[in-house]
Amino acid sequence: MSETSPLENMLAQMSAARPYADIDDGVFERLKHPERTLKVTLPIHRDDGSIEVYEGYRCQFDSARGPYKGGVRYHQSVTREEVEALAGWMTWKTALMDLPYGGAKGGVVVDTRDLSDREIEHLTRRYTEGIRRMIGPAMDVPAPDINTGPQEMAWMMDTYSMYEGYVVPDVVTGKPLSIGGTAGRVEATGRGVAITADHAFEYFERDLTEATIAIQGFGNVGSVTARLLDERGADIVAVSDITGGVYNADGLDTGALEAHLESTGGVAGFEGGRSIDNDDLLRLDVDVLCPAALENAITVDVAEELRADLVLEAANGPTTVAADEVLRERDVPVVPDILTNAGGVIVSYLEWVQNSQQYSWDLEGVNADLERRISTAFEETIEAFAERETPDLRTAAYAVALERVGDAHGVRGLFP
Ligand SMILES: NC(=O)C1=CN([C@@H]2O[C@H](COP(=O)(O)OP(=O)(O)OC[C@H]3O[C@@H](n4cnc5c(N)ncnc54)[C@H](O)[C@@H]3O)[C@@H](O)[C@H]2O)C=CC1
Ligand SMILES: O=C(O)CCC(=O)C(=O)O
Repeated sequence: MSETSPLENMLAQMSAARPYADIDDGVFERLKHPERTLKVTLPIHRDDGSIEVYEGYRCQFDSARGPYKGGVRYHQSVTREEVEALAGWMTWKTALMDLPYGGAKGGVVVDTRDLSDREIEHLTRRYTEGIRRMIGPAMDVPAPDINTGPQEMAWMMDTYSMYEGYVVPDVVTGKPLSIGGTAGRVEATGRGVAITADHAFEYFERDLTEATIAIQGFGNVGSVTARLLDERGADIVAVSDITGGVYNADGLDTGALEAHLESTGGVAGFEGGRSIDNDDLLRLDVDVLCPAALENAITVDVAEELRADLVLEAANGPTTVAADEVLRERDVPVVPDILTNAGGVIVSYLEWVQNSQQYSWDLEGVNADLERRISTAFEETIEAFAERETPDLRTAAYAVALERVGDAHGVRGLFP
């Protein structure tokens, strides 16, 4: 069966929630279209002196509730449509978290494994120059996503500041602490996934300390999620990344696995478990399957065969629309991405607020704020699910988000 693209999935998820949301038809129609997408051409000098040209995008999906917000992804599979889908998901995520933001996303079509650190720096600075007319603290605030992190954010902040002529820390979030980053941002997305797991287990009356968990993707989000769920007493029985996967029925030692990743660059070859391929990981008999890599990991084929009792979406868009339907029919609940992985943008918001006040908060304060916001959104999603009788949690989360964005459009009105 042919599967839908991330953009088709995002639009279908919106349409599924339409009957459950009080939103004007015209506004809903408007929200199906991103406000703008810029394509940029990025020539850089390779280390051997040759010139290579890359392509990048920044999509600003909607800004009715505040400045556009969303990460920047470096990956060989980036497309304009994918970036637009991801920018849409950011719009619904910031609204569900009730943050004063809209949604955006950026991406560069590149396999960073082919580039040296110097080449990545040049690409990042070129990309920042390319999109600098559309970003800014009050306009659009980028952040990390796949294959980008604090170092790339530092280069983006530096490049933007050079053009402005003064230091502008709040043009990006996810920066290193020494230049205005916040305590807790590196761990924030995984922490949010773990807090969401706490709530989901309580809601479904299950015991997280007894749970077995398989995680696809062991980067920023997957590795922190694994460590924090391990700390809660769950057994992380399998993880995978681009290099391969490892499985241990008694639970992997997540600390040793992180050390292995640090020294070898991947999870493959970890001696605390046997190797497992990515496809098998998705079909393991576990309590929780946690996709934390790319979109469209859970297709119809996977949904028909997976044996997890719960899907916890740490990645953006990991489940296709048709797979969602199969999981619904099979009574496998899915805790949706726009709720589960919102910890990152919540703490990005806190970083942006600290930068604008030139004041910094301690880790305890940041984590408490993160927990309060994501817990409120979980309760609101459950409430919408129960009261509006939506078919699943994703539709409930979208209904809440759509109404908030729709309301902002309604009160602002259309430019005549
Ligand atoms: N970094 C953040 O703060 C946030 C990230 N996300 C989402 O979480 C997901 C992961 O992002 P990060 O951890 O930041 O990226 P990352 O670049 O740190 O890690 C990505 C991981 O996925 C693995 N991976 C890639 N393709 C794979 C495949 N086919 N099978 C198995 N593993 C594969 C990589 O090897 C790596 O371990 C993405 O969907 C991203 O959009 C969502 C919210 C915030
Ligand atoms: O931290 C942010 O602003 C956005 C993170 C992101 O790209 C995401 O939530 O998908």
